[in-house]
Amino acid sequence: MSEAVLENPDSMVVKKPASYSHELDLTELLSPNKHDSALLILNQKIAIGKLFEKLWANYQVRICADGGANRLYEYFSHDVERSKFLPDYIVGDLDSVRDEILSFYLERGVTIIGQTSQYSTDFTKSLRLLSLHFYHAGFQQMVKANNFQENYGIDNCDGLFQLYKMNRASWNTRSINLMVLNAIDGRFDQTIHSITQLYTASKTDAYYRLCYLTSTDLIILVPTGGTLIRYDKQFKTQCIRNCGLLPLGGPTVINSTRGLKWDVSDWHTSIMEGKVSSSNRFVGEDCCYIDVKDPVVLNIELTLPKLHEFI
Ligand SMILES: Nc1ncnc2c1ncn2[C@@H]1O[C@H](COP(=O)(O)OP(=O)(O)OP(=O)(O)O)[C@@H](O)[C@H]1O
Ligand SMILES: Cc1ncc(C[n+]2csc(CCO)c2C)c(N)n1
Repeated sequence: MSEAVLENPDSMVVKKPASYSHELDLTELLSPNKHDSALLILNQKIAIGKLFEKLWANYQVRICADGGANRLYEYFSHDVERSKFLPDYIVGDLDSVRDEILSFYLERGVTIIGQTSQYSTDFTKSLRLLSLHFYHAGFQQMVKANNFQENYGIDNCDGLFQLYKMNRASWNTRSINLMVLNAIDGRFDQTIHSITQLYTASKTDAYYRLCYLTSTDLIILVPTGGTLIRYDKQFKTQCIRNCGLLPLGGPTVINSTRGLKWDVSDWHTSIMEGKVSSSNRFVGEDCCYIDVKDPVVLNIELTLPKLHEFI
């Protein structure tokens, strides 16, 4: 087959393919209704306004990576409000979270786990902790039981990683919707690290349905094979704008897409060659199909003020 681009009308019905390897529902990513889900806050200002409080309510476990706890605290003006939004965990080397903020959350029973290792980021430490929380039988119990022990009996350098490494082979995993705030923008090395996390987690912790929300975009990894992305018709017209299919893991081939304004087939894509599908759009009424040879990053521009009505 030779490579082709097809320009579609602004709206079209996309027939679901007879079979596909993966399925994603955009509204479910944003409102998993607490079931097997987590919200992770990284260390940048929470810049999504009141939507934050709605999101908070939609996730089962909430966790702050180190200085992310400052940002949660600073989002509110009064302790009465802060006390209603207590995270389940704060984790990291704890060099960024302010002492008085740490005390505030400590006094209110938040589990605070120190991990001083300088060989992984607080973002990665958070992912390890969430894996242990969801899959390691006895982890939650151990934290409760060891409440008065130094660091809950967890080695304070890299105990979480050790526990994760030792036990993960035996885990019986199920999918976890994991929404991360503040992974993108700000420091460029951290932003790129967040991109590497999308790729590495898809290999080592494939149970995460990992997505990043910024003040402009929802960002996910489209895995190898065919992926059906579903969404509500109204959600599409009101909230979704541009999108990009970004080969950030290296040159690859987009085998085919259906439901984009510019659908492609057998399309080679490469940053080095300046060939990337940016400023594309979803035109499928309620779904879009993307089949890629290797995982690519998909950003979906969202009109945040409208999101309130759908999640
Ligand atoms: N300026 C920034 N821009 C983007 N992301 C950031 C920025 N600062 C922190 N992060 C994210 O928030 C997480 C927690 O950051 P924090 O500043 O508390 O820790 P740190 O010790 O400085 O960072 P690291 O994770 O590298 O140890 C980081 O792991 C990273 O994912
Ligand atoms: C090759 C290499 N580059 C950078 C770091 C530094 N580093 C990576 S993650 C991290 C944690 C920060 O809290 C730090 C300091 C390293 N260890 N190895």
